Amino acid sequence: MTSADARARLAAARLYLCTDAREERGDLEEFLHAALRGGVDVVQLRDKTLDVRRELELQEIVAAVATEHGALWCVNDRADVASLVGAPVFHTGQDDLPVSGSRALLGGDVLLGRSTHAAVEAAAAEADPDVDYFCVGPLWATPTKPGRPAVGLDLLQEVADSRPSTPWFAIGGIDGERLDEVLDAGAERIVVVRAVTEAADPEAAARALRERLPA
Ligand SMILES: Cc1ncc(COP(=O)(O)OP(=O)(O)O)c(N)n1
Ligand SMILES: Cc1ncsc1CCOP(=O)(O)O
Ligand SMILES: [Mg+2]
Repeated sequence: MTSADARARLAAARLYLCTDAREERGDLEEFLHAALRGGVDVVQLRDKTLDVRRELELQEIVAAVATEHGALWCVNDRADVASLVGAPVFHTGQDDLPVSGSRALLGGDVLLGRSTHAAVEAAAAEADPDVDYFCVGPLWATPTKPGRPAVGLDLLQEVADSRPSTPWFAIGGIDGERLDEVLDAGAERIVVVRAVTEAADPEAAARALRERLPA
């Protein structure tokens, strides 16, 4: 995929999935196929329990499945892994590598994502030419991001009202029941974990969310 293709896919992306490695179930590959059939546009393996060697192995699976479905895939936190596996997207948070450092390490073609939790952080992400997308959240407190307080829908509304030109995603506690509130506050793109990873039917869960997101 060229970087122009990746950028176009990111602009069109609506549903972004972060998943753990599902080591206990041993079904990562099958799960990824199901989620991507359901319409996930971007997938990220986010599993803090993985050592770097295991992550390298699993990223090859993520890459192969995402590529088969024409989806983007993202490496979280580890720039060395992103570089070695040739990830098209790399994500960092406020406590991780700075964006400038990620760009210096990974070059100009990799799309860089950033987490934000405050208006000032969202504004900084929007102003930074090296940030290709940013996330706003967690909207609601969530067990998948312990220690990070909820930012609430007011921040989402504030960011949406600022009409960022950089693609941005709402994250944190989003599920089918809360989706209308998120859309009403002005988000057009969402990131989910449990809404798909904990679903009995991940394909159906992804599809149900994707169908309600804007075209
Ligand atoms: C797409 C996406 N959004 C947000 C995050 C969270 O990043 P960060 O704040 O660095 O937290 P950790 O994932 O490192 O726990 C993300 N990974 N992906
Ligand atoms: C990685 C991350 N960053 C902010 S919230 C979050 C996890 C969101 O998980 P869920 O969709 O299950 O609430
Ligand atoms: Mg991080």
